Amino acid sequence: MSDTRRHTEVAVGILIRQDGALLLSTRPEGKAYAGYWEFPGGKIEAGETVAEALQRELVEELGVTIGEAYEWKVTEHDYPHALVRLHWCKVFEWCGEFEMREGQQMAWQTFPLTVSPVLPGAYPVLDWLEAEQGVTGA
Ligand SMILES: Nc1nc2c([nH]c(=O)n2[C@H]2C[C@H](O)[C@@H](COP(=O)(O)OP(=O)(O)OP(=O)(O)O)O2)c(=O)[nH]1
Repeated sequence: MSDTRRHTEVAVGILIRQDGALLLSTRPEGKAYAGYWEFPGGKIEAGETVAEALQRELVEELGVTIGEAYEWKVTEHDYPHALVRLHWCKVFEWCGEFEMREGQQMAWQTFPLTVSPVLPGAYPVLDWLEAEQGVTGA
């Protein structure tokens, strides 16, 4: 076989505020692509559903408890460090105060984004979100 790498399954949250702004945060020091902007989330652990993993990650990273996670898209990206399968969920409700528990920065963003660089694995989803906003006028 030419590529025996397994996919790393990742749950990613698109937190959408009432005004349509999306939450992005930076990747902490010590991780691949440290300092790049991304949607919050992380690897799904054995036995977890996508929603469970996302709920756990957002408490760990941001200190917020999310309501329902609506699974929206699945994408893949082949990085030098990992072949990832990204399970993208839209989230409209959460509670708690945002606390950057891993020393990240956060920003609520609308299009065009004012932060960069963004993780390449998020590009397709940003394009879809931007197209949707164009349609809804959000
Ligand atoms: N959270 C997140 N990960 C993304 C996005 N786009 C993208 O390609 N990824 C990739 C980068 C990483 O290879 C992978 C997420 O893994 P991670 O290392 O951040 O996950 P984790 O927080 O569970 O990390 P760890 O410390 O437990 O190893 O998904 C995105 O927008 N958000």
